[in-house]
Amino acid sequence: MKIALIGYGKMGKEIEKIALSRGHEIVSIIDLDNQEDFNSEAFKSADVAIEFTAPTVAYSNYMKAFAAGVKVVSGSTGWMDEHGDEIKDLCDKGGKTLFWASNFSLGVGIFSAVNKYLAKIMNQFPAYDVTMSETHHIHKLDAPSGTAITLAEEILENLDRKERWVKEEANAANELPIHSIREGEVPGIHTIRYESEADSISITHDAKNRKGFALGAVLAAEFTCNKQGLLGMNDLFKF
Ligand SMILES: NC(=O)C1=CN([C@@H]2O[C@H](COP(=O)(O)OP(=O)(O)OC[C@H]3O[C@@H](n4cnc5c(N)ncnc54)[C@H](OP(=O)(O)O)[C@@H]3O)[C@@H](O)[C@H]2O)C=CC1
Ligand SMILES: O=C(O)C1=N[C@H](C(=O)O)C[C@H](O)C1
Repeated sequence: MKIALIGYGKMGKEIEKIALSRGHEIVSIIDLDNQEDFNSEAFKSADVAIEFTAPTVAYSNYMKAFAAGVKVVSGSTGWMDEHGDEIKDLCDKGGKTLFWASNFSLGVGIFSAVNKYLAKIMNQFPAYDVTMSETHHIHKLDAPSGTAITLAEEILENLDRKERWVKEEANAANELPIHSIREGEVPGIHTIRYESEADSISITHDAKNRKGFALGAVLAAEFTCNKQGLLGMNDLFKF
């Protein structure tokens, strides 16, 4: 498969290694300083572009790739609030293709299935209150992390007594607080904690490095090259 990379930072470089090891060809690498390459024949020849950049530029990168007729797999976080509806429309009605996931690792896929199950069980146990924390490296631009928001949305869908997530401190019983910590070079830790007066139950996903994210993104690209529409991890893995 011919792959273009948009964003050649920590994730772009990790994805390049995994894509090459799986026999793919990298036909174009677009970073901040060669934006004109979106118009190149090399970029247009890609079966899929894999985009990992930043919250403020992800959406415009999708538009440039779509204009070049290239499908996109993206893990960039922090853009959904502003452009989520528009992207959904473009994919559902406009024939464009975006595979997006807040977290591409298989481990987080498994963690998310456990999260939903645990939230459902907790409907029977009102003595437990739930909180979430996420820890990432100091370079991260968005908070809470995209993964934390996805996990929180899963809790809201499955635990009847919670209605919205909030940053840091809950002010009402129906709020789920997400605490964000930025330290060192941590690749990503997410913890969900249920606490009663008697005890606590915690589940944690702790990424040891970025390999899991990168492998998931390449698997998603392999999946996406002959698909159309707005795709996500639920399309790739059935848990
Ligand atoms: N879904 C998932 O599984 C994961 C998602 N992420 C998300 O992916 C994103 C990138 O993460 P990461 O690789 O660690 O970040 P980095 O900062 O290491 O890399 C981002 C790269 O994008 C470049 N860039 C900035 N603007 C543009 C642009 N307009 N066009 C093309 N390239 C651009 C940056 O260039 P320069 O350095 O010159 O600014 C940099 O090389 C973040 O939003 C992060 O949250 C990260 C890991 C996993
Ligand atoms: O910025 C990161 O590094 C990460 N971002 C994603 C997120 O916001 O959830 C995924 C992973 O946790 C690493």
